[in-house]
Amino acid sequence: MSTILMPPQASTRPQIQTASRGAIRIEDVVKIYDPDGASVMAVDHCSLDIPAGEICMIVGPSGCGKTTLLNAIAGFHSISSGKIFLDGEMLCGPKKPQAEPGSDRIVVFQNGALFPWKSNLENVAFGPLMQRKMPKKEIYEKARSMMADAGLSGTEHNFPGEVSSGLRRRVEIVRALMNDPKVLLFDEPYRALDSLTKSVMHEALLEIYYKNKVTIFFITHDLEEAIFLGHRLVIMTSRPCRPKKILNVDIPHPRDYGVLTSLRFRQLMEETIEVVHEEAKKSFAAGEKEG
Ligand SMILES: Nc1ncnc2c1ncn2[C@@H]1O[C@H](COP(=O)(O)OP(=O)(O)OP(=O)(O)O)[C@@H](O)[C@H]1O
Repeated sequence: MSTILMPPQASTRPQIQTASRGAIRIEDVVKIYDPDGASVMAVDHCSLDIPAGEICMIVGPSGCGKTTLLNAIAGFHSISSGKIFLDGEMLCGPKKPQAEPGSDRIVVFQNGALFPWKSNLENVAFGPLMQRKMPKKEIYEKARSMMADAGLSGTEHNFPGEVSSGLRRRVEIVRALMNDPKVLLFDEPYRALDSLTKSVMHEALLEIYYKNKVTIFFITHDLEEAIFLGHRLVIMTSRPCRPKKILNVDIPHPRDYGVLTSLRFRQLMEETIEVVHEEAKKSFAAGEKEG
C-alpha cells in the first residue's frame, strides 16, 4: 500500500519569494460529479496548504481530478464537501459550495485568450479599463511598466498575431498580473509545445514570477517541467485525487536551464518518477482516458 506523506514543516521548505498574500488552504475537499446519477468521485478528502508566493506544481495521472481542484479554487464549479480558503477567508465550504470567481484568482489561458483585434497594450490594459477602478492614464502607465518588466518593450502596439508565441504568452501572463491577483492558476499551459519552446516559456514564466510575488498553482504531466519550475511538487493519486507525495524541490531560485543537468535535479526526478508511474499504471488499469 502506498504511503501518504504529509506536507513538510515550514522550516524544511525551500526559500520562496516573500509574499504576504495568496496562501491557499484546501481542507478535506471532496468533489463528486452527478451525485444522484453516475456519481463520479473526482477529489477524495484532499488537503493541501500552499504558502503565499509558492510555485506549487500539481502532477498526477490523466483524469485523476487535478482540473477539478483548479476549477474549485477558481470558482468555476462547486465542491461536494470540505473547504477552500484564500488568506484565511473561506472561498467555498459548508453553505457556500461554490467560490465566487474573482480577480484575486486568475486562470491564465495560454491559447488564444487574447483579443486578436486589440494591440498587446490594449489587451494588457483591458481588465482594469473595464473595471474603471483606476484613471485611464495610470492604467496605461502600469501596463507599459509591467510589459517592460516582462521583456515586452517595443511590442506594445503590435497585435498578438504579429509577435512570436513566446511573447504572446508573456502578454497573457502580464494581462493576468495587471489585476494584482493573489494566485495564478495554470492548467497544463505548455502541453502541446516542443521541449525547446517549452524551455523558453519556463524561463519567461520564472523571470516574470521573480518580479511579481504571486502564488502559482500549476498543473502538468511533465515531471521535468514540474521540478524545474516548482518550489514543491504535489503528486496526486489516481482518481479520485488527493496528495500521495509532496516533494520539496530544494534547488534554489532563481533557476535557469543549467539546473537540468545537475545531480540534484536527476535525484529529484528519480525520487518522483516511480511514484508517478505507479499512479499512472493504476489509472490506466482503471480505464481512465489518456489526457
Ligand atoms: N462535469 C463533469 N461531469 C462528470 N464527470 C466529470 C466532469 N468533469 C470531469 N469529470 C470526471 O472527473 C474526473 C476528473 O477530471 P479532471 O478533468 O479533474 O481530471 P484531470 O486530472 O485534470 O485530467 P487531465 O490530466 O486528463 O486533464 C474524470 O474522470 C472526468 O471524466
